[in-house]
Amino acid sequence: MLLRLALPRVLGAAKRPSTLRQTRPLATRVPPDAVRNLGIIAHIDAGKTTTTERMLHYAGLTRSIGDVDDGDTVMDYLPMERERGITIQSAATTFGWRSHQLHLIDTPGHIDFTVEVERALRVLDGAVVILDAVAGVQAQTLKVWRQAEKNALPRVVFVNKMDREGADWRACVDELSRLTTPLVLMLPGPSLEQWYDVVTMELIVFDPQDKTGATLRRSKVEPPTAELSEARVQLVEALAALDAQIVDVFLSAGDHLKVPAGELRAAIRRATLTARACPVLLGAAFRNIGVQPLLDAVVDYLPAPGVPPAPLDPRKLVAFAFKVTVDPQRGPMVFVRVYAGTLDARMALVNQRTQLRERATKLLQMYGDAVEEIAQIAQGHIGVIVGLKATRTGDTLCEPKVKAQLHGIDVPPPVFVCAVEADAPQDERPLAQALSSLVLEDPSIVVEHNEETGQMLLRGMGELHLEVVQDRLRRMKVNASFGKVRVAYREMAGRKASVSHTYAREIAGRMHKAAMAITVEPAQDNTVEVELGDAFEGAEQPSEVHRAIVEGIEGAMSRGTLLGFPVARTRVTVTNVEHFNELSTLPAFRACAAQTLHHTLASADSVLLEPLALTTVECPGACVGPVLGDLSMRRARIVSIDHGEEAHVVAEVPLGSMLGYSSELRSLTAGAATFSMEVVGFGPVPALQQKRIIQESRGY
Ligand SMILES: Nc1nc2c(ncn2[C@@H]2O[C@H](COP(=O)(O)OP(=O)(O)OP(=O)(O)O)[C@@H](O)[C@H]2O)c(=O)[nH]1
Repeated sequence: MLLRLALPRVLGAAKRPSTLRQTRPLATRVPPDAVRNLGIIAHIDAGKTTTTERMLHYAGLTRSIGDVDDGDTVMDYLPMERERGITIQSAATTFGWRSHQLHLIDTPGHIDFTVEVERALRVLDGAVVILDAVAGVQAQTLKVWRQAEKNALPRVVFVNKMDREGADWRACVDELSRLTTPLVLMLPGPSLEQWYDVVTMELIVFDPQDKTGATLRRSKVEPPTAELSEARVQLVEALAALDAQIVDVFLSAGDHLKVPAGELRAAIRRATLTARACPVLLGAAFRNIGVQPLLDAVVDYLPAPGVPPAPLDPRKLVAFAFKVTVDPQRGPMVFVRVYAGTLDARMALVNQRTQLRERATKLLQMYGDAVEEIAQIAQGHIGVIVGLKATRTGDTLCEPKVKAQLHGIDVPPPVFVCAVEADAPQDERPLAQALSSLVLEDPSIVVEHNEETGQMLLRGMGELHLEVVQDRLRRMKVNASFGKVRVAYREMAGRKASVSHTYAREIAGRMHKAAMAITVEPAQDNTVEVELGDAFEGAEQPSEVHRAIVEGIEGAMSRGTLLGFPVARTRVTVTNVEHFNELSTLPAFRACAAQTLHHTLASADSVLLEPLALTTVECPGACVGPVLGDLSMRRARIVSIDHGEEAHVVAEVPLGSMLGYSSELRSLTAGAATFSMEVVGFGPVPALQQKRIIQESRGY
């Protein structure tokens, strides 16, 4: 039910999370092959948080089971997350299962938080993909699946919500077979509490008397049912197509049913590690069914961290900061994965982006929102550093004298914007401080100060993203007001235009002068070309002059002349640069380039470009008519329509016309539809529309 997201779920005050029973589940120093760094990824509302809460409970971390519907979960611990029942920030937690140490990252399913998912995927070795047994593989599942694939992450699939009417695990497996080789390891039994284990050929019974589902019993199925035998045959056959060793085992066993469970597990593990096959488990987390077999599968089939990637020296510390949260008491808490060496408390670290030396004051292990201080974070593990002041998400940290740059995080350009203003002069400083800690935490937020209007602009990935930022600022007790959330357009030269301009200005008793001509024209991408000409032959600093002009142009291109949005798809050529001997300083060239470009763009009939979102709507077949009618009013270009009982509509729609879409779609389909959006590019705004946007924005 994606639509629920647009409207805050009204609950009472957020409760405390379920109490922690076991604060020291395992020492940090378990052998590396007993560590699993895993994420849970899925379409929104598939049940990630519900499943995670059960995992923590069965692992002994919580006394009672948290419930997203009651707002008392451990993993969703921001007040807004508890209120809305959605996961916003990836929360990392550590727990033990069968003598293994699991570092688990819960990732948000909403499209606005794709960067959060991306940053989590980078530090994981494997993932659990949760499907809703009724909805199957959904649009956002596909997106996160592809993200996982890009990172070659081995995956285990959990088909959740098997208790719902219309649950169809076979349809889920069919859909999965378009993406991978599904290895079905469980089958439904005679009742919701009874399941068949295809690997051990056992019946698993979740004791109906135990309301937490913690008690389960296993018994051999003798003789196996026809369905179980068939599933066993299919499992062995699927593995045989991928793994030569299991063929040998099968040939000596002589029968699919006689292949020993241990050999099967080893083959499933080998196949899963290649990321070409996925074990599939079934359950209903909300009913406390199926979570322990899922945890077993994590331990049995997902990879251990492995050796440090080349060319890292395994003895020298290299760590990657995949998340920063600013805690009011502790200050910035930097979540790291250690790729090589061992991180000790009080170790000096050099941030490879800033080259600044920082010192860790404490190391912590997180259990939901509870913490334990630890002395070390060993290679392959995930933990938290306290004491770093200037480390951002995506930074690499090394011990002094070691140089290494781990993969950064690609942040797509923010496409939504809103103005933010301190309520009174004394609120300006707290606002600036709060914004700078939010930027440390979330690299997909951009804060911009417009010197001409004095306005501060917040740019983000989506409506919900900016609402979350606003909500967090309010909770940080910052007194500020926010403008309407708008789409962040781009501006492009509408036609070829040239302007010559002379800059001359006296500053502190000294004259600065330069002159040049600039031509702009529409293009596929932004390019800047500077021809310095004969006047600069033999001059002392042609490369510095060149750089100053490019800097001036790049600065001016960040603010177009129509509404101040960044300039895109425009070719800029600088010619006839004039030199006035000692008057032509580098600042004069920089300022002249910026002013000339500004005048040129102003005479080039600039046009607005709007972000285009590829939008996928899934709805009951009967709702397709109204959904299409509404999309066409939003200037959508329909890409495909997949009719059926459950219809699938893909359309390219201007993002600006999708503001508030979730509540509209909800009323059109009585809450039966879900949708996802992804910005795929920019396209010109029709002339009439442009006039209206400019009028609304400028007020004239
Ligand atoms: N019937 C049924 N409902 C479930 C099951 N698991 C979860 N739910 C419900 O589905 C809804 C979404 O569950 P969450 O655990 O919040 O889903 P999520 O994937 O974490 O959602 P986001 O964090 O917002 O992406 C809640 O109302 C749950 O109670 C299940 O096994 N069966």
